[in-house]
Amino acid sequence: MPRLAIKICGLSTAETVGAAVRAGASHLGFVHFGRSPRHVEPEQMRALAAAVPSHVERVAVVVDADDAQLAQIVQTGAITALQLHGKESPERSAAIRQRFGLPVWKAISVKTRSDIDAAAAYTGAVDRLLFDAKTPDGAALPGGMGLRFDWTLLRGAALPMPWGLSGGLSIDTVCTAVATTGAPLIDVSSGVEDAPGIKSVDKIMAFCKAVDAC
Ligand SMILES: O=C(O)c1ccccc1NCC(=O)[C@H](O)[C@H](O)COP(=O)(O)O
Repeated sequence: MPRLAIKICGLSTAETVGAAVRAGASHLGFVHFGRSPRHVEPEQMRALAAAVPSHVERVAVVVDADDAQLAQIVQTGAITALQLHGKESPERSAAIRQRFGLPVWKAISVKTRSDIDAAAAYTGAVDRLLFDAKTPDGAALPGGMGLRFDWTLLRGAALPMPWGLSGGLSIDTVCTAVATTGAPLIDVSSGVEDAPGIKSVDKIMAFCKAVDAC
């Protein structure tokens, strides 16, 4: 069976970027959102990504970013995809993809089955859907809060494009999540941290090892 794709999200140090690469992550995520404890500036991301082998994808995570912010990020030359984690419409997502010429992922906040069904509106507008738990109204962040949704909601869903699963995954839960959903890509942040924004080398290693053993 092919290895699952693993995205370690919210990296901000050279040490943990190196650990994710050594552990076999296929994707690294860099969050550009001032309110996040994982926020990195474009230049910081560029420096972190410089040592990453080219076969490992670098994904910039943004929240309702305007074109000026996106240009700053894309102009670093450091990333291979943009992950839209706000309320970007299909039209705005398609415009970003067209303007910046990079694959675009759309995070879909899930609480009910209708959230998953509504993702079909992004067909043709983006390249990948990332199903994540809906954070509570008024929450500080739209992602990266270690919350999970009911994975059985994805059972039998006809998904129109490549996709991934995120939200509250951890070393202990990831295999159940994969078995329940059949996710081809998994994304983790809080589950490999010691505290919000503080990634753990040991947990990154253990998470990737656990995925290989699923
Ligand atoms: O991680 C953040 O701080 C963040 C802030 C704003 C928007 C998105 C953010 N994270 C996006 C991710 O891709 C996370 O990996 C995903 O939400 C899962 O997080 P977790 O439940 O903590 O594993």
